[in-house]
Amino acid sequence: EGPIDSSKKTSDIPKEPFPMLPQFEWVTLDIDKDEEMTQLYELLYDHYVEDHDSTFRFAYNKDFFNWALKPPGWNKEWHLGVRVKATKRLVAFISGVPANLKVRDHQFRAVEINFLCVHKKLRNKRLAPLLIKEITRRINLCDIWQALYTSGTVLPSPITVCRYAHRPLNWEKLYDVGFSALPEDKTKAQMMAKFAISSSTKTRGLRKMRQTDIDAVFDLYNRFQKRYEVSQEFTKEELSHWLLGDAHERTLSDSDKVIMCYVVENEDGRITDFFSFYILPFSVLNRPSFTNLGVAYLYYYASDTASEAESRFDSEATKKLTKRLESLVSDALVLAKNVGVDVFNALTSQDNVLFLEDLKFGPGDGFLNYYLFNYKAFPVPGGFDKTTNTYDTEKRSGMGVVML
Ligand SMILES: Cc1c(C(=O)c2nccn2C)oc2cccc(OCCCNCc3cccnc3)c12
Repeated sequence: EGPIDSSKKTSDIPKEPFPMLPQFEWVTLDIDKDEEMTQLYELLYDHYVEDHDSTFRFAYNKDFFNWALKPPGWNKEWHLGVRVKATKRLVAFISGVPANLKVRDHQFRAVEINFLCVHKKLRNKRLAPLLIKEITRRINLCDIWQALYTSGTVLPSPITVCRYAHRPLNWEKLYDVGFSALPEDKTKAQMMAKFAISSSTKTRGLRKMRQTDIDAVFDLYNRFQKRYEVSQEFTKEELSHWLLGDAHERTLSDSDKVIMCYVVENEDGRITDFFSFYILPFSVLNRPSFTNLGVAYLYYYASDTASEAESRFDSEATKKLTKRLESLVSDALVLAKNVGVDVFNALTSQDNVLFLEDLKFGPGDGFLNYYLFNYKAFPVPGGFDKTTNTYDTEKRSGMGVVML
């Protein structure tokens, strides 16, 4: 395991931008400028990933991009766009944010590549490979040689494959927009009853995370992440950004928040657990009655019930962790529903398969492939067994990184 090509130095990297097709030009977006932020989310709103039958499209907004694209150490050179020379219209984008990755016992600086988008009318003009080459050049100039990215499509050699899982919170709306189907032998009332959610949380000591909790949460996160073969190392400042958002995010009311993080404080005042989820709605296409679908995604969590790596396969510790995660994620469902979320998404990564079934997450038809660029690593379990297509509660997943 290790870097595939470790011979290059920054002095070998061309100083000039990668050649671009004549009618287009490279642009470094400045998302601190309102009009450029607007061009970015309009591009993705109209041209980013849709589900396979084009019922939904990601409805990003400014707050989400300020959170996702401006973590500590962000570099505006890595917010790379393509404009039409004649009209200055933004027609493509790709982004990178800094990440310290740990793959088994190797640690290295990398970037996380996300939000690759090409205008629908410019597909198969080979723009995506040019975007990847140019952002790679800009990142290499900063002496960073590895990258992590995900894709719904299968490309050469993923390090792991995880399966989508969905927990309906508002089954009737999911049925109305065509996301959930009514099984033959069930009535709508029965489905709504099956997915009914209580209005109050049940974990004793549960409360919103505060900035003053960061030291305890940082230690808890670092101990818990040791159990995964692939994990992301954060500084306290980075963890604070990813769990509490930036300064602006903290001023928002719950129903406008992008990221929500809760801790469990026990009677001695110690933080024993935390969990977080981010909110990224879908726009519902061709259904005038509904415009948006509220979607939450399980993000990072940790528990001191099984924080050491060796406890991962200890059945007693796993039983305790399962019980604890069921209680925590069950409360996450309540909190998400209370801020208008219609479906709660999770992957089979982390230790999620311990609770997906009991908390009534149904397996989705999507798969998320994780890829490492310029790093050879042995595959990591993705939390489900491809042959039987069932959750793998024995091996679970070695993937501890959550990509937005
Ligand atoms: C996307 C997504 C969806 C849906 O598409 C969806 N949910 C409700 C309705 N729909 C159509 O469901 C998920 C479940 C777990 C993790 C997920 O995504 C994890 C994060 C993926 N981010 C990168 C990305 C984006 C789009 C396609 N591939 C990868 C998803």
